Amino acid sequence: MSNKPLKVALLGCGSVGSQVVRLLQEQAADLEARVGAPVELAGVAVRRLDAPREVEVPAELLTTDAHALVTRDDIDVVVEVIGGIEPARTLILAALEHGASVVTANKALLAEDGPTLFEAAAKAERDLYYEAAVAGAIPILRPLRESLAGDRVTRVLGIVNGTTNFILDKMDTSGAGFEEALEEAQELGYAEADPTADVEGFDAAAKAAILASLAFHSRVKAEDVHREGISEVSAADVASARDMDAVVKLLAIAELRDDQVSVRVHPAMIPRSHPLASVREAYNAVFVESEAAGQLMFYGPGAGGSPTASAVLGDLVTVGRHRLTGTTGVGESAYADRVVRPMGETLTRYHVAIDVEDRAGVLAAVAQAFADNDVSIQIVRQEGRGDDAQLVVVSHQATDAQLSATVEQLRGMEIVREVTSVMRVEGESE
Ligand SMILES: NC(=O)C1=CN([C@@H]2O[C@H](COP(=O)(O)OP(=O)(O)OC[C@H]3O[C@@H](n4cnc5c(N)ncnc54)[C@H](OP(=O)(O)O)[C@@H]3O)[C@@H](O)[C@H]2O)C=CC1
Ligand SMILES: N[C@@H](CC=O)C(=O)O
Repeated sequence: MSNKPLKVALLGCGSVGSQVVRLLQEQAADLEARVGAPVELAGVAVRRLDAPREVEVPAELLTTDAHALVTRDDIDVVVEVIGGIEPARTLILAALEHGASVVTANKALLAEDGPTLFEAAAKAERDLYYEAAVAGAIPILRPLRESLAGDRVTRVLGIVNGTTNFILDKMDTSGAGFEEALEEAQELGYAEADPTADVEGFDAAAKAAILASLAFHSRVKAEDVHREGISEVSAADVASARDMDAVVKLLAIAELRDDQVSVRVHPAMIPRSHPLASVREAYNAVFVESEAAGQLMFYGPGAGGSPTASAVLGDLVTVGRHRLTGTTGVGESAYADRVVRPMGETLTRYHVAIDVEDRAGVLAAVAQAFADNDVSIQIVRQEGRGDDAQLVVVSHQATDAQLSATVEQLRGMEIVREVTSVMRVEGESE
């Protein structure tokens, strides 16, 4: 036990930062016992000194000069919860260079420029921890980096964005509109400062890149991830999924096959019987498949100030212990440069809804378009008659290129009035 306090500089006091302050205040005694020294909040950098805060922060701790704070000689650990690329990157690099260890929740920065940060941490012989960057409170990065280090992970599949899961869940269960559900997610502190990051899949793509990097000991960046968001998912898609006893979820999928990595984020229909279908509201869940362990599932609150602060505090305790013993934890492990498989070569399945003319031979013509592209069909059925005639087709597995070529062909057919919905289906067909 040391009497010398562990001095913490906090960058950002918004949804996450305010809850970090609350936990530091409310759990001071427990934290002291776990770290082995008192944990002292030494300064809090914000953009606006007079903004309303969810916690009371002593005025003398607040500053708008984040750089001066992170380069103070007495700071042991910098907790970065500002978000975004700059000034977060410059501040983290300055903190490491100046001798502080760093805890961050900033997935956007890690997925864009992680190697620069890891190299700076290694050079400075300081810790860089980021459990909160993926799936909020769920401990998923440490298990991938440490517990599964002796195994070969082949697949990671999950729901890793709380905001979009909240929106899709509301659309499915209460018939809420997209905008209304998004506003609620923002009020609850789930969404990013710019919610486009959530809705268009950038946030999930950043998390998928981090997961794939750790799972496959590779360097995968956000730009390597095939990304589609949920802005094109309509109430009709959600209803169509419901008709098939399925739900729409934004999935992040990372696979290692033939020593190539493929990483993608897109909405997909999954059967209600699938464990991911019961992941509600802003909860996240991640399945990990590995050669020796088999299937593992991690589940919990994926967004929100308090759950995320829990993960931040966990890292802070670890880093604090290392500071006291003069050690650091595991850094970035040795990595392999692996080829990233293009989305077109990735195997998937499609659910396609097509408004068609209601006449004999239509079904055969549509089936032929699938056959022309060597795509086998699992289900085809007609709904409605006359002007409302619609065919719903669910394919077996084929490459994404074959499936999108099929959709293009359908769009050019005379008997097709409109391809009204195209959605991937997760899981091998029975
Ligand atoms: N919210 C969530 O559920 C989760 C968030 N994260 C990540 O945590 C980080 C923070 O998210 P969140 O708390 O939601 O974000 P908020 O937008 O709620 O808070 C951001 C904070 O950073 C401060 N800030 C912004 N720019 C600067 C700057 N240039 N200098 C100093 N302070 C600045 C803001 O100050 P001011 O208050 O004065 O405007 C604010 O206090 C992000 O990286 C996010 O991706 C990770 C997991 C979950
Ligand atoms: N905006 C993110 C916050 C947590 O990472 C989300 O909704 O998941």
